[in-house]
Amino acid sequence: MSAPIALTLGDPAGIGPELTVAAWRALRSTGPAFFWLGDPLLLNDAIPFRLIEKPEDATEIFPDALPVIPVTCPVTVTPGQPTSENAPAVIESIERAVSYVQDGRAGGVTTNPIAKHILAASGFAYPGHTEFLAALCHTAGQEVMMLASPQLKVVPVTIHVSLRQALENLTVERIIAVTRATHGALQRDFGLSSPRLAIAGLNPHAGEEGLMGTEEQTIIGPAITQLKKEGLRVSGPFPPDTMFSATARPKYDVAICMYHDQALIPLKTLDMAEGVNVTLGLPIIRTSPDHGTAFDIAGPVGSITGRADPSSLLAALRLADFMSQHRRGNSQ
Ligand SMILES: NC(=O)C1=CN([C@@H]2O[C@H](COP(=O)(O)OP(=O)(O)OC[C@H]3O[C@@H](n4cnc5c(N)ncnc54)[C@H](O)[C@@H]3O)[C@@H](O)[C@H]2O)C=CC1
Ligand SMILES: NCC(=O)COP(=O)(O)O
Repeated sequence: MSAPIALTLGDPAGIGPELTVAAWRALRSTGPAFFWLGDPLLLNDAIPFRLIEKPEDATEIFPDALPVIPVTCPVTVTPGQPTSENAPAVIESIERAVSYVQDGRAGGVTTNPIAKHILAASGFAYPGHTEFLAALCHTAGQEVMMLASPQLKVVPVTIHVSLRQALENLTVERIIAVTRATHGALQRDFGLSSPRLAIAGLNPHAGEEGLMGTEEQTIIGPAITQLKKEGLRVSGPFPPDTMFSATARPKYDVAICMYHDQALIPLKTLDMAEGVNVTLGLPIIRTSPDHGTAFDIAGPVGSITGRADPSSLLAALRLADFMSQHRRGNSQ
């Protein structure tokens, strides 16, 4: 039997609590089992939940009740109105989830969405889960963000920085490191023995032979040359406006993109409901829905409005379980 997935609180004023309940309802008879590190005051009597002290108790309880390891919010939660006063609970939930996976008591972490600026206002030093998780795992700098859906996988080489900063951070070394990490993760966790990696250009028409920018010649091209020498199946740089078309996508397994929105816009446009955010380059498994806190549709505490679509969270929980079983299978 696989270890349960640890699902974090996320921003308590967002749709995370409602999605958690919806996910439990959808998965209670099929699995994968998960437990929620959250505040029971965000649930109500209509939702069968059971407080547990340890992750080991989650799997047996799961068909009958949502297993909850309590993490208490310091102040009353008002849906749609996030406050950094609840940041300590949001952070504690993530930290404890990671420690359970590190101890082997949970198979992976799935995170509910957080609002970066709300955490930042509390003094939180990380721009997102991705960087925080890498720090917790002592692998800072090796983290890679991948968004995966049935139609497309994308990896941004630069993540949570301004577009200006992204351009400054774009180096041959960084493209090589991110592509190598992606290649390794697709082999290890996704069962692709020889993944095909398509590298995006940066500029219009991938620079048009230097007429519209030279990064393809000075940065991206040399990275591709080196990766090819190492035996990776890389191709590119491709013009970013056409590489995500229906005819182009079947030609590769993952698109390595130069900045956040170059990667995430096609993914979310094609498949927001099924997209999953996966952090590669960590010793633990972490997945997350591709969407954010959706404060605009968060319903009253304990309510199930049905406005929040749980599909992406379900896909994230299932993928975490798949990866966990795949890793276990590979290590046996
Ligand atoms: N993994 C994470 O923790 C992520 C967190 N965020 C955070 O979320 C906050 C809000 O970001 P936004 O750009 O507004 O993106 P968002 O994804 O929260 O919302 C964008 C739009 O999509 C809708 N939406 C999102 N998820 C939905 C769902 N499951 N069902 C139905 N409708 C849904 C929202 O109602 C909104 O209209 C930001 O502070 C950001 O930092 C954003 C992305 C990922
Ligand atoms: N746009 C994706 C995103 O912001 C997710 O970030 P993270 O919290 O998973 O690092």
